[in-house]
Amino acid sequence: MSSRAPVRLPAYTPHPDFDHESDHLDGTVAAMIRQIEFWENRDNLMGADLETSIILGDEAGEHAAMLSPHVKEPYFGSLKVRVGGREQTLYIGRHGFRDVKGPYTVVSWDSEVGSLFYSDVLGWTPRKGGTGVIRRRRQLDITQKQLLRVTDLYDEDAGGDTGGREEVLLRRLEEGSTAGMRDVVETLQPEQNAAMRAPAGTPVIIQGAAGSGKTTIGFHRLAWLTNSDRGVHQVRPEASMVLMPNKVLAAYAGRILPELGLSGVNVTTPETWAVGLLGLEKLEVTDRTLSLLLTDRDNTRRALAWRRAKLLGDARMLDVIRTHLWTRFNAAITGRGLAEPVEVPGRDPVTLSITDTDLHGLLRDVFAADPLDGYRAGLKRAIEAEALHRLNVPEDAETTVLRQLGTAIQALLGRVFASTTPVTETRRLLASPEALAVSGLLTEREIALLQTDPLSGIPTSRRASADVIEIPLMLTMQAFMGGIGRTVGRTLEVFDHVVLDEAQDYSPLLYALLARATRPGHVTALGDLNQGMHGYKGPSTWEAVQAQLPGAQVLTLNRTYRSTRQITQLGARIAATYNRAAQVQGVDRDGPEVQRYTAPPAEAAELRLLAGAVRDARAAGHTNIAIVTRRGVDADRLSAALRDHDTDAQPITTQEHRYTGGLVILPVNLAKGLEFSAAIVASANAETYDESTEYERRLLYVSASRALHWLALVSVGELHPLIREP
Ligand SMILES: Nc1ncnc2c1ncn2[C@@H]1O[C@H](COP(=O)(O)OP(=O)(O)OP(=O)(O)O)[C@@H](O)[C@H]1O
Repeated sequence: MSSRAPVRLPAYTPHPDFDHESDHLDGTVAAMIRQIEFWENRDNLMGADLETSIILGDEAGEHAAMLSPHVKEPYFGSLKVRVGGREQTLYIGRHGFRDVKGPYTVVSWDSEVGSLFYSDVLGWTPRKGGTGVIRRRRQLDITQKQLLRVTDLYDEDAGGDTGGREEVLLRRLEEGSTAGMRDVVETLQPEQNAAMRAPAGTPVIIQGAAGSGKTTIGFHRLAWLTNSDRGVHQVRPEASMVLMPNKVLAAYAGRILPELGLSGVNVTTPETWAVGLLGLEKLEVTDRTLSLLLTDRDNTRRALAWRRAKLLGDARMLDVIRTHLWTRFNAAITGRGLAEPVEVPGRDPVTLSITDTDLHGLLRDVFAADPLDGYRAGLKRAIEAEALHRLNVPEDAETTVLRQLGTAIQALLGRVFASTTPVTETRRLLASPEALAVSGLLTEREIALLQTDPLSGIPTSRRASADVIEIPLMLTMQAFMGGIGRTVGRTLEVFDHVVLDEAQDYSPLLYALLARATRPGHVTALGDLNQGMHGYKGPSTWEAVQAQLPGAQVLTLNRTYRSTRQITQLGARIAATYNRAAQVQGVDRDGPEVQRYTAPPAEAAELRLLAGAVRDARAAGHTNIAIVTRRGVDADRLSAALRDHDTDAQPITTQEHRYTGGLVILPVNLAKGLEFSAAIVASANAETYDESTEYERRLLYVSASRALHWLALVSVGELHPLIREP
């Protein structure tokens, strides 16, 4: 935490330029309406012929639809700049608008020039050459076409930095939470702006403390990448994917997309994406390593489970699997060939013969080319090309000939790839020391480690299941055999861009796969190595990720924005027990003291405390309130019991539930990433969050860091030692 005194918001006195700015706003609104009316009037859009007129009309309709939502708040800031001796004021908004007939142009926030509004630089080189100087940055609060406030962030004439940026930020952070993640286009901070605009086409790892805006910035970067100014690196939203740790958070975060003008982005979870790719939507994904780490007291077994899980996610497994498949497919080819009668139109029938030696050669070429859609599709194409070449088939007869060969080729491929599904093949490989040794990449000790089963004491699911630590291997099998990427009709393409949230929970192997499934340089990873809950799945350092994303930059966000000083300080006390990183700096925002509710054990004691805390949170003016429990079953039980105490808290206990605001009760694993105006930590004691287990302290931290403004800690008996009154 910073030691600065909290910023007190000064009483607002209208800015001397208020009237002038108000007139400019009226002018801009009028110009936009004029332009929209022009676009909507088809008579204005006569092309040389009917077709051109229709196209022009459609395009104009689209422009009008895109601009219309912005008329109410055409811009939020301005820049006074001097370029080559000429002074000019540029207005910055969410959507660019060119006023062809007057001075009311608006520059889009995600353009090159828009960046100058957010950064602290005072000079730049305009595209047309020369030098540009920033004379003033100004924030303009506008609602419903009305100017509310003018705040200068920087003013050369007034001596430079005015402190206005912090003032505007604090005002924004004072607002209540909403049912979805919000955009921060109007108050993006300089370090966030720099991270968001890291050169397009460069993979970026954004490391930031809890509440530093990582997730928010990841979505803004995606929006920024969709701007046509990004040239060859422009991203199509519908060709992009965002992976979030659970579906509740995915739905919550996805609400930011329309605000950022993005539609069609696939926001999903790694499990959903993986089982979809494997074609096994019904597969249950378990995490037995986590169960073992939480329940088993045998340190040797815990260490073994940890090391084994880490090894399964090691990037070397990519080549271990590739070599295994190479051996396996070559063995399957031996003794098989193709001998098929073919009639090329206009010629005598012949027999096409492709021997197993030929097939070995073709397979070698396929492995060398390493096609995105996998070796099966690659080998099919290679056999077809070879057949056409050998028979010297003219282009117009290719389809006829390939149709004749279709069944035989399919049968051959069936035999070569038979009984190799990603799930069975992964398990077959892991069970075979010989197969694991073929690549020469794993040491004997590592192979022996893979033969152990430290999880044998943990029950397996009765349904068909796969464990999270096996999933990257299964996806690798899938990637090599059937391909990996974005399905477009019947073909596979690479994603334009992939954003990963909670990036510290993805194994290096998964990064290697995502890099394969995405355009080079188009992965944005957002995470915090200090918040890792699942170290056995994730990378130990960001270097391990950089090794899989060539050229990746690690950018660090140092400030946290979410909570008041009182809440951030409490969180810091918990995190200090496991987090050796330098202390992060919070925005110094003052709020009420953290509330503590305790009572001696008695029937319904906790329910009474919780109901009282909810009443107090409401009395303090909050409507979006969460009660956070340790487990899903606690949330279900308390939700039902609280009804007898006039407290109706909606449970969010499965991934299918959605957060729509109001009072909710949810377990900590589903609360991660969400935030609420007020939060109440239930059973905030050492019986519930074991003090000696780091994982439990991390969970307590997550529970205690969900509130923006008001936090209550509730316990029957004593509170957890880490959060008691200091
Ligand atoms: N520049 C900003 N202006 C206003 N609010 C901001 C800004 N940056 C971040 N915030 C707010 O801070 C909060 C935290 O942001 P976000 O959830 O993106 O952080 P995070 O780093 O992903 O957190 P966590 O690691 O806990 O998931 C949100 O309420 C967000 O709106």
